[in-house]
Amino acid sequence: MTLESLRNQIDSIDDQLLSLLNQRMDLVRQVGELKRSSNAIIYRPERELQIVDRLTRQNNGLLNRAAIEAIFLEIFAVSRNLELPERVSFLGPEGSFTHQVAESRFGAMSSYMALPTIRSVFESVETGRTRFGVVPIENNQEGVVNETIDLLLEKELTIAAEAQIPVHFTFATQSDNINEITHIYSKDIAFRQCSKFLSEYFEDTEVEMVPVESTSKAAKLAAQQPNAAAICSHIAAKLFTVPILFDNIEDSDLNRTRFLILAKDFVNQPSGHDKTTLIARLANTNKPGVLAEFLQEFNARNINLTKIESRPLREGATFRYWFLLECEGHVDDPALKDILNHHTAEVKWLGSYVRVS
Ligand SMILES: C=C(O[C@@H]1C=C(C(=O)O)C=C[C@H]1O)C(=O)O
Repeated sequence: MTLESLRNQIDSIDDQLLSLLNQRMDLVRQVGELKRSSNAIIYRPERELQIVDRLTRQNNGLLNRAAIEAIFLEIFAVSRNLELPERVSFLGPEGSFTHQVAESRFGAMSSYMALPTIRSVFESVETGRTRFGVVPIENNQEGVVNETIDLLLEKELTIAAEAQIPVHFTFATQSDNINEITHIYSKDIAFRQCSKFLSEYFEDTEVEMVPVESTSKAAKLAAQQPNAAAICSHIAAKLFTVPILFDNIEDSDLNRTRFLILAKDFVNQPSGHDKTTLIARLANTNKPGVLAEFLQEFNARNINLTKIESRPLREGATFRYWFLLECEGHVDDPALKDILNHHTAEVKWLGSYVRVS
């Protein structure tokens, strides 16, 4: 087969794809009109997951799940944006892992706002300046992001979806010779997570490790200083055009960070594969058994609790706590509803959303 004939076939498939995509957009537009007439929510992560699941199951070509997901998440995001451009804030700066997650969910056509703090992301959604906000909630090696957990209690927002990404770090520098490097910039947590690499290459050297606020800032500094390097994300190295000397330098390739997509008054339909986040402020936790009895209610109904986190209530000088709980299931499941009905004053529902595994 000649190059020309292969390219002709590709052109003809692209023509068909374009026509099919336009037909699809027209149907999505009609769904959008129906939703608007009933004041329903446009973004339906559970329906998007079902589509990706169905296509992955029936797929027998070269594409794998990650590829199907990447292509279709972009198609969904473009469809939604034709209806109503989405404004999305995320914990910046640009090039952060949170930015990477936001783009993977909301695609190239959404409008993004990088904000300097987790609080400012919550506030942008709260005030309606953005429809969605993306913040990290936990890393599987380091634990939870307390600021996010505390703001979930403080603010009246809901969780529309969760997302996870593997955390890969790159070593980026303008220098051609690793022996000429005098400074390495990164975030403190990234230094910790790349400790094996750092001791292998820099243990008995004078190289200074300089902690900065973000790995993007590290990439920016490494772009400006010829003898500096940054430990940063791939996207940050690209954004500031710093050549990558080593890729995937993290100690554990199982390092993953989980993110929440926040919105106001967001309610998902059950998908059959959901997770629910709750806040419990139990009365009388100083009495023996109060927490145990509450948790037993989940066990008795065969609900799998997947997370419990205690945070200080900050009531004067006491040592008292509230709890962030996560369990499998949707708030519409009768068993879960039952627990919530028993504890209306003590338990607040934050969201039921597709469980990413
Ligand atoms: C079209 C819909 O709305 C949105 C767009 C989707 C799509 O492009 O298939 C899927 C779910 C929603 O986020 C729908 O709910 O079916």
